[in-house]
Amino acid sequence: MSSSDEDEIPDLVPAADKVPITIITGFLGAGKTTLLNYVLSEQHGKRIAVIMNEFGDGDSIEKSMSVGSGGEQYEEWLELRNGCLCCSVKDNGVKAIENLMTKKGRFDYILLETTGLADPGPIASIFWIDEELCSDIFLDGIITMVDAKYCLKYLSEKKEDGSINECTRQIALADVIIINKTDLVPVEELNDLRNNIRSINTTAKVMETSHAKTNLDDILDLNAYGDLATNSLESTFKERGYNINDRHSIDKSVTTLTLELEGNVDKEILDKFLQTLLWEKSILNSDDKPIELYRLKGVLSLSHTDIRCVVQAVHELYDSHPTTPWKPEEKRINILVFIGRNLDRDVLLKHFKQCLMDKT
Ligand SMILES: Nc1nc2c(ncn2[C@@H]2O[C@H](COP(=O)(O)OP(=O)(O)OP(=O)(O)O)[C@@H](O)[C@H]2O)c(=O)[nH]1
Ligand SMILES: [Zn+2]
Repeated sequence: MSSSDEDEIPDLVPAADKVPITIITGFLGAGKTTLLNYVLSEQHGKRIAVIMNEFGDGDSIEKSMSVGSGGEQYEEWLELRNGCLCCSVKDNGVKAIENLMTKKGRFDYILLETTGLADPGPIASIFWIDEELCSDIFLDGIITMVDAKYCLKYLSEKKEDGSINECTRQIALADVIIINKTDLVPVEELNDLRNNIRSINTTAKVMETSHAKTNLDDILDLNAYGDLATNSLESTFKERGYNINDRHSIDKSVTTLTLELEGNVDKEILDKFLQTLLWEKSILNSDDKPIELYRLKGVLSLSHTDIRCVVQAVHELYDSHPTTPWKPEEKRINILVFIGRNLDRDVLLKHFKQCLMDKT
């Protein structure tokens, strides 16, 4: 990537003084607020600022913020300027974070609850493009909570315009998926739901809870977009295997596809490939439908360097950065994981192969 390109895309690698933020998304009533209250009441030694979304979408001009520290809590209201351009462009939650940052030093972690109907993609994307915001905070991960009782129903809902329903999108984007309200469903239903979720997103960590009681180590400090992502990505792939095509799914159209190639990748050709895929959206599958991507993750061996490169994309935004060195005896395996719709293995593999330096 040229240096001018690098100027345009803010770095996602967290610096020591940045505050991590975790986005909590999930369908209406799934248990997001219950999770936040649970986190606030737990002893975790962190001062966590929690931005709740109690009043639904859009027009609320205040957000409640609670900071929990060692079991103690205090709450305040963050005033959101109403009607200004940035509010209509940005999510209110992001505005709340900006206001929150004026109180920097009083907390060391932020949890943001999004509205149940929101597509978390645009909100997550803000942390990639808003340089001012990025200098203070970094996106640690996206948690999606699902309601064990109603999720299958939400997943199967068809949108009139043929687009993917919100529940599926939220699952596609997640780094962690919490299946909540397990107390309300029999074990067979839970198994069915788990399989469906897995068929959409193979790479996310899936947990099951009742009343959102979870181990905080599983949801905070994931660094899902940063340096550590390399190890967790690779071990995730190894643990879960690649072949998900045989699994049953309600909405077959959104799936995870993993490609693996040995060799060294030419970064310029790869950038072009990803731009065509993510920005121009002009790569078609064998049915002539455009391949739609919600999420991309990858570990790459680039030519001319012995340092691994991690690629991440949320919707149209993508970023790559060097991580850890390849060991001399290690096979240089490039992995790309696509989560989206109309994915076509042969087409994507053909493009991916063209990125290899030493094609045979
Ligand atoms: N039975 C049962 N009820 C739960 C569980 N978790 C949460 N609830 C209840 O479900 C309801 C909705 O929970 P919330 O935490 O408000 O859900 P939310 O996702 O924040 O809801 P919205 O903000 O409206 O989208 C509340 O009445 C909770 O007490 C659970 O594991 N089991
Ligand atoms: Zn809520």
